[in-house]
Amino acid sequence: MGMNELMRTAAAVLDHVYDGVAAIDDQGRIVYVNPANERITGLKREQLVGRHVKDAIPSAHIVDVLVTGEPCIGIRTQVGEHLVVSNIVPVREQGELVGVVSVFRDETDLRRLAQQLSKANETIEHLERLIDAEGRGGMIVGESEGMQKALALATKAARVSSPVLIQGESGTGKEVIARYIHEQSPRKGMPFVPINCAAIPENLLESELFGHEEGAFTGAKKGGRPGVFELADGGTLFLDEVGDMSLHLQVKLLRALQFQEIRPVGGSVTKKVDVRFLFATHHNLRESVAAGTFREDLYYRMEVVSIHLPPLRERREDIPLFATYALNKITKKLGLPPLRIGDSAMQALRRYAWPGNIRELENVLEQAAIFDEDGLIDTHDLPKRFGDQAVADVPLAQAAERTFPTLQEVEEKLLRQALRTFRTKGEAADALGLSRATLYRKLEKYGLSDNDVSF
Ligand SMILES: Nc1ncnc2c1ncn2[C@@H]1O[C@H](COP(=O)(O)OP(=O)(O)OP(=O)(O)O)[C@@H](O)[C@H]1O
Repeated sequence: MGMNELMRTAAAVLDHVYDGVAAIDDQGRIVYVNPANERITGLKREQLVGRHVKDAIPSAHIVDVLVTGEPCIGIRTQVGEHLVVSNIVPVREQGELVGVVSVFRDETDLRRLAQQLSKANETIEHLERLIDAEGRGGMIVGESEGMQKALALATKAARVSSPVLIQGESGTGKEVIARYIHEQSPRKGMPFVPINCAAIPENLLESELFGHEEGAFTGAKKGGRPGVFELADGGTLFLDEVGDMSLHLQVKLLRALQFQEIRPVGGSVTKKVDVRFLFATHHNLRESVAAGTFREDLYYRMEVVSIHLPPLRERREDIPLFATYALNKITKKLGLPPLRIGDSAMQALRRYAWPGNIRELENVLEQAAIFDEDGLIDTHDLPKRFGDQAVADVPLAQAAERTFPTLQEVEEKLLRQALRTFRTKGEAADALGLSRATLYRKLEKYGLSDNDVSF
């Protein structure tokens, strides 16, 4: 049976195959193309059948196979707009080459999907990095009395949905506590929406908070836009630097707090929302009330639960813990090998006044980690201000006292805190930058069981 007869028999089947099929005889003449061929190449069957393949299809591969008798598999060619992948095989009858069959597939859609997938993956990675940077699931480190008090209050506040006012200097961990409350609350899994009221100009803040209707003001988004109250619906709204809010907005906020309803800018109807309010400020709001810059009625509604975060200089005993925890986070983030803080450097860190609080501590450690060369952070790896002058503000007796915990004590404390903060050991291991196996090993080493760490 020659190629023509062969193809006649197969054609009934091949006409229904989704991939393109073309066959040529031993002279290079096209004897068959299926309908899928036309879909992919745009060339009609009548234009092709009977013509020499060289005149009809510019691809050289079919001719190569005819000449060499060797198959060509997985050949990629661009046909117009289509990316085509072909398998071209010789056809033999009793050892004689009688023709060539090419089966090819349009991978344009596949390629588009692959591109979409890789873009989606990039977006996911980007968001994951953002979430990480925002400290999702970050643990609360600190065993000082002030910190333990704050943590105990936060844990209690998480069980109810009353408003909480968190006060403390910049960089003392107000946002970390707010996230902790949300994560421990029944609203976990719903949105946690933070908004910094001091970072947004007054005229935009109103629409950021309450949203706006279409045409509410020049430049307002078509179709309107929801505000953070709506975005946080069912979850938690964290209003940071609420002490900087204008009196005009304080009135609107009070209404939202009292009635759980908002009115978008330019809108005439009110909308119901279900949000849990967390507030933070570095101002002393009592003083702001006395000065007339903050509404008294709003203040009392906000501070149903009041949490005060002491500055780092008032909880120096937390510094070794914070520093060890932060350094671990930093080396992990930068992809550096583990680093240790030497005794003298730890002493210098403990004595320093920390005007920028934990954020400053993190920056100092990040710089030191980048410049360190021997795996041990020493005083000379710290910025100049950690030299002798920084010690001056601490009474001599206190400076001379060597009350540092050993590295092992610090490690044990961090383990206890991680287990207290997280529901599962997996999460605790992640937060500490340890593998699960290492975490288990360390728990065993310190003889820690779940009973040791529960409140
Ligand atoms: N108790 C804590 N345990 C672990 N890390 C903490 C703790 N408190 C603060 N941090 C870290 O310190 C940094 C500053 O914390 P955060 O942003 O919560 O401070 P803040 O008081 O909200 O600051 P600001 O008022 O400037 O917004 C963050 O990187 C956070 O991860």
